[in-house]
Amino acid sequence: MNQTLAIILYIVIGLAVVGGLIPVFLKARKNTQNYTGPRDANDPAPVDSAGTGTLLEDRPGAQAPPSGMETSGLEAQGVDTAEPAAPAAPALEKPLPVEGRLVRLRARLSKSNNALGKGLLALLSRDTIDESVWEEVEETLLLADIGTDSTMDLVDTLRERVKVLGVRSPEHVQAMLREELIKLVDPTMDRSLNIGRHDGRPAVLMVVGVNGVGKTTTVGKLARVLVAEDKDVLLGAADTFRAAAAEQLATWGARVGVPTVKSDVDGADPASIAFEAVKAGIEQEVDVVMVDTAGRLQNKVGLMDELGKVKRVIEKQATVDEVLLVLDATTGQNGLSQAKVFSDVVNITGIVLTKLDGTAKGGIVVAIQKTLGVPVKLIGLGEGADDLAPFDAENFVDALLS
Ligand SMILES: Nc1nc2c(ncn2[C@@H]2O[C@H](COP(=O)(O)OP(=O)(O)OP(=O)(O)O)[C@@H](O)[C@H]2O)c(=O)[nH]1
Repeated sequence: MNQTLAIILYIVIGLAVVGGLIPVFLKARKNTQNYTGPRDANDPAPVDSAGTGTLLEDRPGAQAPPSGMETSGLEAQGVDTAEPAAPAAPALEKPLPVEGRLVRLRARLSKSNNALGKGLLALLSRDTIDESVWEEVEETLLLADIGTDSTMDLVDTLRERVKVLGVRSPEHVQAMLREELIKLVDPTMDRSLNIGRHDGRPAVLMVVGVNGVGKTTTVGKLARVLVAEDKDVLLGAADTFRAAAAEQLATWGARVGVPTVKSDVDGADPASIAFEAVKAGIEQEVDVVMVDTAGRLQNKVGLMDELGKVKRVIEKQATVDEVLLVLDATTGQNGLSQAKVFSDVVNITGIVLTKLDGTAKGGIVVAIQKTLGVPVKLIGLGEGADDLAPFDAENFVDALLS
């Protein structure tokens, strides 16, 4: 009898355990099967039906909150909802003048690209330049990521000029190298940023690129560049992928008195935020609206489509005047394949080459421009707030050779 009871008890417990596991199993299957969005299954999903959450505008200045506290928000329409009792704003920073920045940052460029500039100079100043020296010249250029074609062309030209030059003084070699490198970097390209208001609307600038290349940092630094040039700027935090990106951007803006339109939820619809930012920029009659976008790998089709959508949605209200592709100089030639895919989706108007302070691959400037036909317009030379400089061919080469 007791034995029968025990068997019945085991069966009941067994059924209860199996019954409890079935819903868990079904739920797990549902999560993996029902994923249809453009994002990865483990990427944050949009939160509400509009996918936007509450749009806020961080408006620094008199109402700026103390750091670490929730910011007082404006509705995206520009209505100031700040508490009257908000503490006094921290003093705004004064960005360094843009003029002469590359010259100021020359030491960093020169140090990291020592082999390219001074290495070449040393090689070409040797008493005799035999085949092995030319091989070293070639190797130096290839290591600096100038690219195979440009390296071959440059070596041929230098060989010819060294032959004609006869006796070589260091000054002659330096002048020759400077001239040829400047030609390669191409001083004729238009590197100006289209950041003037037109047709009664602000200029709109989008910043795109893969993860971690320095997009948000670049938007923050560029806001400072524009503030230093007395422009009225508004930022749009359309990077809703990385949890801290919007806050990071708003902090950059707040330091120089620039407002940021952002959402209070992660995974909000980036196109909606970009749209609201441009709308606020038009209403507030600013000069430039800068839209930061989320990092995306160039081989993720859904995410690349999303980027195209962000641009199209902005274009319902204004033209996109600049699309800056941010590339990390330390990734070398890999940046080139990224650039090609991005330029298929959005029309790239300029390159920002970041982290040039930490790489000997300054030659990538040449390779990018040659491959894409798009000028490098800005370079990042450090993590400091003012370590972004407008690119200038002559100053760049001078920094390499100094
Ligand atoms: N040394 C150096 N570091 C830089 C430069 N530009 C950006 N960084 C650093 O690169 C890191 C990534 O920068 P972010 O601006 O967060 O990159 P992101 O592209 O917005 O990143 P995702 O939003 O994740 O795609 C930060 O630690 C920056 O300080 C530069 O010119 N030089």
